Amino acid sequence: MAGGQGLMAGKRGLILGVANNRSIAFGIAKACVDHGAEIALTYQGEAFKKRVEPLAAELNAHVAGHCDVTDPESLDAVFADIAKHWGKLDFLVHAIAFSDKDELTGRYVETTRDNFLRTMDISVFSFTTIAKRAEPLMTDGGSLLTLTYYGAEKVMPHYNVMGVAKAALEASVRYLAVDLGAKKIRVNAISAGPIKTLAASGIGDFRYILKWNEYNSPLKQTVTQEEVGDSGVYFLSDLSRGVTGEVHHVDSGYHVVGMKAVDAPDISTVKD
Ligand SMILES: NC(=O)c1ccc[n+]([C@@H]2O[C@H](COP(=O)([O-])OP(=O)(O)OC[C@H]3O[C@@H](n4cnc5c(N)ncnc54)[C@H](O)[C@@H]3O)[C@@H](O)[C@H]2O)c1
Repeated sequence: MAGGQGLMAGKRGLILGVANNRSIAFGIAKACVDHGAEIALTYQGEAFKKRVEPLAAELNAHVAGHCDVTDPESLDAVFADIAKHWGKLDFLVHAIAFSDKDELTGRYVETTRDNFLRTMDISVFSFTTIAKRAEPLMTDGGSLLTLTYYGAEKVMPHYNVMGVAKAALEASVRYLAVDLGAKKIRVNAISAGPIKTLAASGIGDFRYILKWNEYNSPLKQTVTQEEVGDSGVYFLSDLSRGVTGEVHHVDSGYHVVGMKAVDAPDISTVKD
């Protein structure tokens, strides 16, 4: 639908966090392009460059270069590139998180200071510093979207410090929504159900988590990148122009469930 028609026609957006074609960011990027948006992608280092460039070509996307959120100079370079290429920005997607895999098993109480700070820096502070850089380019208002998970609200096995980071990210959404609201820049998050991606491969027992969600969510399915992408279009387009500071669950309804479904197979080993 690119080139004039569609919910996102005329909008230009920077999408951070595409690692490969399974990335949630790629699902959002594809949906935006299908609805007429022009997009720019970044990659984290040479290893991802090889994967991102063909995906960018597939979506007719501009490649805004290397972006490592722990390196402020790389962020400055990306935003300078966007300023030069487009002069303005209508939307931005932040789909970035990291924690040491070894600390996503065992007890949260064992989290090291180093990994706590690194996890918070990459998964939380990055959204704030990116919002600050996007603000001057969003001269006609804009929409910022980040990705979170239910582990921010409830304790999930193997989510540990990442759950604490996502809780801080969700609080950041609310504070940023107030700071940027006067400029008609909206800030929201999608809380996605579990999806098999590169980042998810660092989470222990991920196949079990997927099955549990499939059996126990109201829709009796896990969500796909496409489903998250379509909800992303709502937040990044004018359809949601009255919405900011929101954390919206795209998880087949799993967050409303309090206990295993009566008809769900018992995949635990407990007998009593
Ligand atoms: N997969 C899931 O089950 C799930 C569920 C809910 C939320 N999320 C969130 O969705 C977002 C995207 O993750 P994904 O599952 O698509 O995995 P992914 O591995 O495809 O994407 C993670 C991205 O983070 C980027 N990244 C990590 N450290 C970075 C750094 N220092 N600088 C720049 N980029 C960096 C990686 O390059 C990668 O592109 C994350 O915030 C994740 O927590 C994932």
